[in-house]
Amino acid sequence: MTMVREAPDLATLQRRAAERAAARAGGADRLRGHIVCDGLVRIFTTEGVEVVALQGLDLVVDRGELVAIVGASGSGKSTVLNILSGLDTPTAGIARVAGFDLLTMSARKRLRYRRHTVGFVWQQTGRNLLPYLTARENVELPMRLAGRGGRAGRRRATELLEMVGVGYCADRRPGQMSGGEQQRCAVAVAVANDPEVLFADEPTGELDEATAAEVFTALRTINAELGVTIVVVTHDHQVASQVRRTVAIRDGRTASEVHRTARVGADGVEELVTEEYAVLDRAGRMQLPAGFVDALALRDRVKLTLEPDHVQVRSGEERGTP
Ligand SMILES: Nc1ncnc2c1ncn2[C@@H]1O[C@H](COP(=O)(O)OP(=O)(O)OP(=O)(O)O)[C@@H](O)[C@H]1O
Repeated sequence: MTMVREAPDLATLQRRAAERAAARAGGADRLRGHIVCDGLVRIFTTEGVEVVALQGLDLVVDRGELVAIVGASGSGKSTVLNILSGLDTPTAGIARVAGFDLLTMSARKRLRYRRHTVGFVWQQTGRNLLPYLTARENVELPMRLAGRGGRAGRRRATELLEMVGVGYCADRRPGQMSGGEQQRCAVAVAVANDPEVLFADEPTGELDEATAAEVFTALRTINAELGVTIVVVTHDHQVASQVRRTVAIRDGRTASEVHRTARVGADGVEELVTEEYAVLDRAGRMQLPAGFVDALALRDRVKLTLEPDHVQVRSGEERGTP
């Protein structure tokens, strides 16, 4: 029988994640900047042609946060993820995760980083789980490889599968589980060795909306219960309804962020408010959302006016002059 647990609301989960992360970090004052990208550049050269996949990407993710990075095909999502997961090296800039400098770390440190500091969930379920092992054995495997198997490993595997809502699949092989169940099991495998950071690359890419929501519930629960920092990369803008912070990248740069915060309305009822922010880099550059540009038919030049508490952006076209 499938047990359906009432999921706590986003604000409660976020608070719990921050508390657990603070406990892991040794105090709330050490929370900032678990993942830091500053002016990150990645240039690929193929047959003499240079492709600038990342052109000065800035991103800060705090310890214990659950953040989604969204972007269209070709925007640079996979490039960022490959760099953050230690598979690729950036051309320039700063990339730091959990105190590891991803530009300068040695091959040995890189191996340690990939084995112990970060966990992964990939889009293709087949890449996450071994088909001939049961769900529990799949979760136990990384612990056994790290010398932490035995009864304690088995107990932890069972607990993790329950945490992500697939305790009832413990004795099934991947072929006997649905795509969503496999991905939730993959989340349990990824955190088996208690990584500080979990990266998920399009973890719901092959799933329908309802099943995708279950995978996000699993990610939020893991984030809240274990205090793991989680970064999910996806092309699906609907993800903004599943997490509290969504970072949009466009043309290899951080373009905007959507924050969802809980507020208590005048009627005393808590509601979720969504706000979109443009990201300003150190040089003062930002991208206007495409919808704003279209709505006012802005192009080429815009007129900026500094007001006491805001900046106005107007069409630079001269109007009303003969
Ligand atoms: N190894 C490579 N060699 C040359 N160009 C590359 C390489 N990897 C990526 N690129 C280019 O860099 C840009 C960003 O690619 P990236 O794969 O990061 O985008 P993406 O947002 O993940 O896209 P998708 O959602 O389609 O996977 C693209 O223009 C791509 O063609």
